[in-house]
Amino acid sequence: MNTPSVDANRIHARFSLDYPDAKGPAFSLDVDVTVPGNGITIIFGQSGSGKTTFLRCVAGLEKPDRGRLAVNGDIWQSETTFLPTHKRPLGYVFQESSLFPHLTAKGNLAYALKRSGSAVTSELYDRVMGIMGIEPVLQRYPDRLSGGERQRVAIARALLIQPRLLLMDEPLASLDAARKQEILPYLERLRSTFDIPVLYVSHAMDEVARLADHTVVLDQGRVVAQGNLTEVFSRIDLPMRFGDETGVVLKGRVVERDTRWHLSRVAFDGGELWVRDGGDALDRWVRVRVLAKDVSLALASHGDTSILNRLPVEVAELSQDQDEAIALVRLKTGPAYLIARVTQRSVHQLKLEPGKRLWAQIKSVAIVR
Ligand SMILES: Nc1ncnc2c1ncn2[C@@H]1O[C@H](COP(=O)(O)OP(=O)(O)OP(=O)(O)O)[C@@H](O)[C@H]1O
Repeated sequence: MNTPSVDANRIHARFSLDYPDAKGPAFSLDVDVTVPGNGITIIFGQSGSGKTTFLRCVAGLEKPDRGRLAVNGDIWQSETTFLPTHKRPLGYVFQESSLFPHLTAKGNLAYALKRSGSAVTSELYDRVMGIMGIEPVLQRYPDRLSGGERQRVAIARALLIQPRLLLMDEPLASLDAARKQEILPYLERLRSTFDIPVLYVSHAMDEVARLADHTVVLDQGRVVAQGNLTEVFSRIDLPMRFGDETGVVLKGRVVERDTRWHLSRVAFDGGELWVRDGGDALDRWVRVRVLAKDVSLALASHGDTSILNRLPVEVAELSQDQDEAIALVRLKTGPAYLIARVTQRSVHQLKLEPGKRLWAQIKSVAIVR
């Protein structure tokens, strides 16, 4: 095994672990991951792909047969070292909040602080309470909190112990869509306020589109893709299929607001798109999601349609969708990519092949919220 570099600004994790007695076929995890030591890295994959097992290895809750883990310059595991979980400076947030029912929210926070032995300044305490917005509910017991409030208390508890790494295992999975929308802005604030890297397990595309800075995709215990969000989700060769959710996420800036038609113009590396104005200020960075089912292809640019967004593109790659009548087409626009989902008949009629230049017509684009 090569020695991984111990980079002060990166997380390197390499684990091999076998579960010969897994339910169903034996499961093995064999991963080698290098991700930035800041921002939110989403660990994405289908059920059973090994996401939780990977987090448990990072936390030291599993002892892989072979493993190495370096977090921003500190070795947590190597051939000769294995820091036990309680010695790893990490916070862990689970799908269910795991608060003690007999303690108030405040009591839960105090208990965690006492156990971790970490001294917290009143400034940090107030900052965490403010960012997570939980001051009004501190005196309540967990059964008097909404699911979203419970998770915000659990996240605050993880932050107060001043971890060097935050692990979140589907923290929103037990919430309904409305509660989920309510809590997402808190997670964005966490990212912009605290300089703590987060490894965040999810299989929900909306969460990924909104939160990911970096993405690791697992399939059957192996890493099948890793990289920035835009890059990974523009790939059409991943083993999993996303159906109607197939599509790219582009990061761009609001460069114009047209108040008459309630539209905003967003410039990204590969061009510009008009989107419905959502009140975002000029110059603001936004994420825009373009689904493959909303992209159609034409040989010429037709001005006489209701479609606002047309971009000159070049076919980069083609692949079959799950449905044999349908193809996925990866399209290059400047340094960025789009995906179109078209019929095999259109592939034939338009003579689509790598290198072919044509126009992408985008029926619908939405800023990720
Ligand atoms: N302690 C264990 N002993 C045996 N097998 C296990 C154990 N923990 C997990 N497994 C098996 O390992 C595989 C990966 O499980 P894991 O929970 O890591 O997947 P996941 O991607 O997090 O799935 P989900 O999205 O459903 O939570 C599964 O086949 C599971 O049954």
